[in-house]
Amino acid sequence: MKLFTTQQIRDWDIYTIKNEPIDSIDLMERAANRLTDWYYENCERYTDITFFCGVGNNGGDGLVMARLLHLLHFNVKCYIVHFSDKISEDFKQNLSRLPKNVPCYDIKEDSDVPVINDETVLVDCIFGSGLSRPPKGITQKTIIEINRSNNPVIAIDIASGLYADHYSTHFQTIIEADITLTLEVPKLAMLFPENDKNVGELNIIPIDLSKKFKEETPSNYFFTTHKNAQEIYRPRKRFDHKGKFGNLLIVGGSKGMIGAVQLATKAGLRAGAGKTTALVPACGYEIIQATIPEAMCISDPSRNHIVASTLVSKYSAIGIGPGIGQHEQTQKAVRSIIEDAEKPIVLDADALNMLSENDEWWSLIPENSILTPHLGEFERLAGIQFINSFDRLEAASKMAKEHNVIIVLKGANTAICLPNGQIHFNSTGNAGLAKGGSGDALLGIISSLLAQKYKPYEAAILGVYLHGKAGDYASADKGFESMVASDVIESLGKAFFELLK
Ligand SMILES: NC(=O)C1=CN([C@@H]2O[C@H](COP(=O)(O)OP(=O)(O)OC[C@H]3O[C@@H](n4cnc5c(N)ncnc54)[C@H](O)[C@@H]3O)[C@@H](O)[C@H]2O)[C@H](O)CC1
Ligand SMILES: [K+]
Repeated sequence: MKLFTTQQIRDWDIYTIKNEPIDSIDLMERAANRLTDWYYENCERYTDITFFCGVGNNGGDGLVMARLLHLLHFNVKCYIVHFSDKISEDFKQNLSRLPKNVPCYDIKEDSDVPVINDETVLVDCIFGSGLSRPPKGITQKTIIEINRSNNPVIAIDIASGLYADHYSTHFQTIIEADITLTLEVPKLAMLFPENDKNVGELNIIPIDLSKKFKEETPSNYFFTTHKNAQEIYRPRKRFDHKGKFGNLLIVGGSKGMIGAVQLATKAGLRAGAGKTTALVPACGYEIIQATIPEAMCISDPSRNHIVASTLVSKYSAIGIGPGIGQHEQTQKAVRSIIEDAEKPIVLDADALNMLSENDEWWSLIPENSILTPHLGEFERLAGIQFINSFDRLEAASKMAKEHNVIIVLKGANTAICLPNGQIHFNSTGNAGLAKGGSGDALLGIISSLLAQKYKPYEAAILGVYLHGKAGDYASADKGFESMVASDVIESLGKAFFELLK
């Protein structure tokens, strides 16, 4: 799914009105109908609803919803936050359409801001994508009061006060929503961890804006949906044989960290590689052989850490880094594997930390290789600590372009930065994945897909999607706290299976 800036969304709106064609007031009616349907399907038992409407089109959406929910016999009331004398035409019309028996109060001065102490759902439609500066005066006061109350808050399109396309610093004056119902596509800011408390649970409400505009308007931002993952996925055919699914090598492990390479190897197998081999220090040899009978194992001459490289040309993909440590001799071995590799490889964990300390390695990395740093590893690679996610993402994208590699910036909504400037945000996964071993599983999955001849960008996007999806299955089964990386790997089958649906 392509993501757009607020300016592009405004243009999309105008284009749809002109070309569908549809009147702007009818488009608002359609949007509010979809929002109302969502509320009815998901929150039917919450019968008391208070709308806080601004005087722009976001407020207009709220007035239509209030009317529709009133007709469905919900107990609705509205507050109008008069933040400006410039009132949108569609807002005015919908205010006049609001049934007279819906209580409606004006907020024009500080003393009009209500103290919220009744049990009611609060619907935030003060500002939408039209926000141009931090809220002040009565708007600020209303937002602070909504946040102070412990009532459930649903934000329409975007939490009021949150900038959609750039970093917001006025933290006190942004709605903290429990649920965001965003129209048509997520907005960039919703995908960043610092805005989590403002966004809450994100739901996308399609309102059928022009398909043609979407296809023809360029954007570098994407959100990987189930359908996108299905488009990449290639189901196996009946007569396929193991030779077709590649020969994967996982390089990792050191004394005390054999578990990491074990997880990556298991994940590589579960993600479908035809043959999977682990290269581990001698102390890991028996562990791998005894616990993963399906995998082959090469023992390094050294007992506790890897010191020797191997003949890399016979493997269709190599994943390097899980539990590998940073021993000087290991660094030499890793360098020589990277240097010998002729196809894209996957680098994680200490392999990335070694790269941070050896700038000259960049020129050795095969183009389109995949680097999977978490935020700390990325900051070490970039040599900078970032204050906000926008700057961090921009730096990751720049790094991907500059070095012709794919950077998988791990976190909630993992961002996959491609050398062509595209950034793909993942849509699956949960906080249960924030745990040791999770990254090892991801390295195994991505390398495995690469071994199966998925293109590097496909392996990264699909791998991250499947990892998250498997994590969702694991959490449903074991819970966020209790799920471990082995559960994620066990659940991979279900994640693949779902792609067939
Ligand atoms: N294309 C769609 O997705 C559709 C969106 N709809 C809804 O419309 C809003 C966007 O409406 P818009 O009128 O452009 O913006 P707002 O409602 O956010 O109002 C902004 C209004 O306020 C002024 N302003 C901005 N910041 C401040 C401030 N801090 N203080 C005071 N005033 C401010 C600004 O100049 C504007 O005049 C979108 O989010 C959807 O909810 C349609 O209904 C359906 C199609
Ligand atoms: K809003």
